[in-house]
Amino acid sequence: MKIVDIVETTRPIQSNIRNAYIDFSKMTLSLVAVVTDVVRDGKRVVGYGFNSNGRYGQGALMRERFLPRLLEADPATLLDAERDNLDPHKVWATMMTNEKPGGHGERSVAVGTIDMAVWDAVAKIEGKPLFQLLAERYGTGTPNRKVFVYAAGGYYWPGQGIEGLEREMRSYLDRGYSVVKKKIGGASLAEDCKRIEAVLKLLGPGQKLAVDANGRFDLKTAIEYAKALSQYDLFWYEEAGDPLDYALQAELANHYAGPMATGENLFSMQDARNLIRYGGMRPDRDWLQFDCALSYGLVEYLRTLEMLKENGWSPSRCVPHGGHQMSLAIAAGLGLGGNESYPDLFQPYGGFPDGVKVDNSHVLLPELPGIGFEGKADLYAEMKALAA
Ligand SMILES: O=C([O-])CC(=O)C(=O)O
Ligand SMILES: [Mg+2]
Repeated sequence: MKIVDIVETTRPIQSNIRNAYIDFSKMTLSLVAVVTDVVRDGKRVVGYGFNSNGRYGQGALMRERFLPRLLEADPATLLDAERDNLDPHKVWATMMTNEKPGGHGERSVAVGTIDMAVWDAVAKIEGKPLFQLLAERYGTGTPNRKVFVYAAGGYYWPGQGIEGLEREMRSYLDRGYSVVKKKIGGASLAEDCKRIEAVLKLLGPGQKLAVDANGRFDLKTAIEYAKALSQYDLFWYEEAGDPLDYALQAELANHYAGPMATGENLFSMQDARNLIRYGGMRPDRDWLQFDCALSYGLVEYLRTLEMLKENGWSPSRCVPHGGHQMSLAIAAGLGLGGNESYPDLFQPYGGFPDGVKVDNSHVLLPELPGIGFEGKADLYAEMKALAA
């Protein structure tokens, strides 16, 4: 068995939104297909992957370095020694040949996207859902198909106003979410507090709001916000300062007793480990948002989970960024605390297989081979057009 081709296309996922740091007017992602010579149910097995929003498509890096390394490797060196299948760890090591340590970012997205497609292919070759395969190989043996999801939105839209924000948040609640997220730091503190209070008024018992500053604040501003936010009972206060400013994050813990969240812009096990070592994050209440699609894929994420375990953190404190089905599968297979979801953004890439309903902020994953992309018609149409 072997990989016969890998193709990439860069696709727009732009919209008219902004967070405290960027707008999404030129946002793209890479969509990748890993084509194998394996046939299942009369069809060639093709694995698919894409990166989540925020870091743009990485076709240039893939074409220059990562795809040639895989396609030029002796196919036997990519095989699983114990199973008739590809070995994602060997594929990963081949992609990372002659790559120096450190400086994680961009290449971590290229590798993470290809890694997603490889795991999709591996689970399809094994004829089972990826969450089942992960539970058997790395977890308790039994997946939990019921996964917590929250609705991420509440961006700054031109002309949206408070009514528009309320309409948006109410529509998430109406669709079964009980945790919703909105942006902060893209307006004044006073204006942000008005927006927060407008959303809090919509919430019923058991429903919560999370806020996300997208790394915008210096320490002084992060603390000013922490003081103001402390009056609300928020689900979390996310990414207050620069993702690599561990001292800021650690100091913030002295000013904010409620849950904090961060990690979506840490792209390696080593960076995640520095957050755990130096960032003052509290395993009894805080949340970790590392996103495998941006950070060297699941092969690296398994290392991150191992590191967390060594440091006394449960995988249930992880709720990845990105809103993709790969993290849903990891959550179900390995006991993460849940996954992000963007009900109205970045389509057709985000979301769930067709027919999956959100109920009290949980979804039940269907038993589809691989990651489950074939269950989402609009997404699978894009994938099939790339390679089938
Ligand atoms: O706005 C973004 O860049 C996405 C983000 O932070 C999130 O989903 O938490
Ligand atoms: Mg965020």
